[in-house]
Amino acid sequence: MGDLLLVGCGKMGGAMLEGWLARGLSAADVVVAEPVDALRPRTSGVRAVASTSDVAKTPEIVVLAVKPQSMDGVLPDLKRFADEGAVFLSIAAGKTLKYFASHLGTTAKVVRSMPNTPAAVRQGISVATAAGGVSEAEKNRCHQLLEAVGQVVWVDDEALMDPVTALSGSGPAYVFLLVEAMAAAGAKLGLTPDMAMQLARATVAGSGELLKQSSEPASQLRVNVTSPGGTTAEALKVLMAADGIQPVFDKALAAASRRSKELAG
Ligand SMILES: NC(=O)C1=CN([C@@H]2O[C@H](COP(=O)(O)OP(=O)(O)OC[C@H]3O[C@@H](n4cnc5c(N)ncnc54)[C@H](OP(=O)(O)O)[C@@H]3O)[C@@H](O)[C@H]2O)C=CC1
Ligand SMILES: O=C(O)[C@@H]1CCC=N1
Repeated sequence: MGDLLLVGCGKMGGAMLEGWLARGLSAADVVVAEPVDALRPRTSGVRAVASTSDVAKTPEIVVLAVKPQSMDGVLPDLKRFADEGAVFLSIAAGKTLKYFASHLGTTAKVVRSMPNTPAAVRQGISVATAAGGVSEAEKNRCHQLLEAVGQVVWVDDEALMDPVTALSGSGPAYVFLLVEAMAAAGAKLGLTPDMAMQLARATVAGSGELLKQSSEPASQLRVNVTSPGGTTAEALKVLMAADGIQPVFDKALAAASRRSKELAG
């Protein structure tokens, strides 16, 4: 895949690094720049430095995995790599191709993507969009990096990255909250908290695997659980009411998408 500089090895950058190494990317081809000592990889054979200023050689690909709020501080030192033709793969929420052009130069080769944390177990999904000057071969290299940790979808319309971020980027958090809420509700009905959490966790994980393996749509998998006149139907009357979960999700995703737009500047 060529040599790579990973800037930021936190939750998402670290998850992707694990996936790349598991997929066979040679540790010798990766440099990680990460200021937090505890997050710098130690055992994988990857070279790790505290700051990008410690990196002299221009990498083929620079993966930008710092918080959007840190990006302004990171890019000035990386412009020298853009000037030398490196391809930048950003995973930052909100940060637009226009933003990168203004910091790295209008000829900088930038791919903007949005992965998610199931990348840590190579079950992620990423959406990506490329700036005009990125060649098919360069897009392909970015595709390989994203595909190493899950599915990849390309879009031409960059505006879609805000709703994408709200849905799949942030989405794992909604699912984990669902587990917490189901467990809390089970505990209120008399289960011990441990048992309620065990049941909620296994139910969501098993449902996810069923969704993955089945060719049936989610709506049919739901119907398959819902015996006529039974228990599920009673719960779904509540969840699918006009004031059930749909308006809550509508509001939640709109808020996340709005925040993604705000992070652009
Ligand atoms: N977490 C998620 O589910 C997802 C996150 N993303 C995106 O990924 C990016 C990273 O998010 P996440 O992993 O959660 O954040 P983290 O804070 O866990 O990781 C970012 C890391 O980058 C470090 N950092 C800050 N400045 C620099 C620098 N100059 N050079 C190198 N490293 C630096 C941070 O250190 P310090 O803490 O000291 O600032 C931190 O350890 C964000 O832009 C986010 O939008 C995208 C999809 C999903
Ligand atoms: O919460 C965030 O801003 C990042 C982007 C998507 C998931 N986590």
